[in-house]
Amino acid sequence: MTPRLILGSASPRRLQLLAQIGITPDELRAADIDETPRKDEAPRDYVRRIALAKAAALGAKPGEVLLCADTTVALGRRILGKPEDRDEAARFMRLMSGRRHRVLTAIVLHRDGDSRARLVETQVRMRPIAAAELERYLEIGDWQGKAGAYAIQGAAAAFIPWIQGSFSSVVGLPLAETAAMLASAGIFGKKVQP
Ligand SMILES: Cc1cn([C@H]2C[C@H](O)[C@@H](COP(=O)(O)OP(=O)(O)OP(=O)(O)O)O2)c(=O)[nH]c1=O
Repeated sequence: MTPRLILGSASPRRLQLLAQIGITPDELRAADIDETPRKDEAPRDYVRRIALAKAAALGAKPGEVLLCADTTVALGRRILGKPEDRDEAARFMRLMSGRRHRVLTAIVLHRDGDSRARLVETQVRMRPIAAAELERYLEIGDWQGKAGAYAIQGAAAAFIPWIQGSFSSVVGLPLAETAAMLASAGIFGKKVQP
């Protein structure tokens, strides 16, 4: 029997990304966990720990497969999470302006008390952003609820001439890796009609 797929996320983007590969979760559950980084925690360790914590907080019942993810922006060893307010969003954008950063997404598949995690890293370059452009960008409000204060699928695309890695991972769920993990658990996308 095909297991029930639970998407452990409140992010509308993760649901849309799954739909893009023909997968509709049977149920949505959202984990409310403390996402504060530990002192001196490396970004890769952080994103993996948070995705695992989301899965542990929700848990999966027998016959269920639970998918959780976490996305964060890493500037060197610095973690840029979701900004608290507009001022913090401005600070993050100024830090990334004219530089490369990494976007890390950890995905976790939890089943029968066992968790498997995978980490996907994508490099993103932002061109230098002028002060007036930044003001206009902050007005749009796209920064809210987004790691690093931007959405590559939104207005910030105007600042991003280059990425290396997985676009869907930057948006919140690396689709090739997610599809492979789900397939190993017996969950496949719908057949595309010819
Ligand atoms: C960098 C970047 C992040 N994001 C989003 C993806 C995630 O929703 C969010 C990072 O926060 P997350 O903590 O990964 O996810 P979430 O709180 O939105 O949802 P949940 O924990 O319930 O799964 O930033 C974009 O949409 N586009 C981008 O380009």
